[in-house]
Amino acid sequence: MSADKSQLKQNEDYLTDFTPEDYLKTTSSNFEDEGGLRKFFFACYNEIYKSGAVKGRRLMDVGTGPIPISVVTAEPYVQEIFFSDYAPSNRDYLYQWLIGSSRQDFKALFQYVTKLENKGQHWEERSSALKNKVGGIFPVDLLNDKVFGENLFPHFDVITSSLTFESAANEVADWEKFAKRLSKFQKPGGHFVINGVMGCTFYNVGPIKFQAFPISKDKLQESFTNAGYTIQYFKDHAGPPKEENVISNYEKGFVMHCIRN
Ligand SMILES: C[S@@+](CC[C@H](N)C(=O)[O-])C[C@H]1O[C@@H](n2cnc3c(N)ncnc32)[C@H](O)[C@@H]1O
Repeated sequence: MSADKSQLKQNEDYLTDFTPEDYLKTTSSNFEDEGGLRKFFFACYNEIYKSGAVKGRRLMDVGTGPIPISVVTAEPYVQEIFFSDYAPSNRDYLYQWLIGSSRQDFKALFQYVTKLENKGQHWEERSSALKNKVGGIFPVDLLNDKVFGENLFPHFDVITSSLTFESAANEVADWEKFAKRLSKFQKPGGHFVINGVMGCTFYNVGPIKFQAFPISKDKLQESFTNAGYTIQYFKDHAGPPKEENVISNYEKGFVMHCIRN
């Protein structure tokens, strides 16, 4: 499946056209869906965090979107968690969850993770544990040299990011730029856990197509190495045949853990 590039939404369009409800419907409502992409991400998160390889005091998730999907597995291994997103609609959606306004409880997400971990934890216990660690929800723009604007933070021991670099990037050089910009918020030894898709040019949010920038495995790894990170873990996962995937045209999913030099 391909898409006319001129019709794709991108960059500033996230400020107005990204509808959290549509994204959650088409992308994150079924964790067994998307050609097993989310299932693959969760299996890798589980492997990485359970091994004890990633822990620290403060975690920043970059491009959280409307759902804290990339930090539920990480939560027990850190003490404080910050969310960030470019789209105001997503920040508000996360906030409504955080304050318990009953628009959304992400029950399916917490149930999925606790079942995978198989420790008998109740989903509500896990949800409360995460909420208690959230230190704030901040704007972020990876395309801006000052990614967090005028906000200043102590160093982050862990940075996570899920499906966001490819959404924000306009060219291959952006990946290294984004990694370098974020590296300024970490000390040597800081962890970066990123997951996303390779070879993807678009994804659907309800009826709207958003641009994705396609990256290869070599370029992805080179970007982080050039930005001053050493790769500790890398796994990829082939997507379904493109004609069968109605959500996007990704070739492979990946999960990578790097350490700042
Ligand atoms: C595909 S969604 C991923 C959301 C979530 N992390 C997940 O795994 O489902 C892409 C996210 O990238 C964010 N984004 C788009 N442009 C960005 C930019 N310039 N800087 C930071 N984030 C951006 C969007 O607002 C959106 O939440």
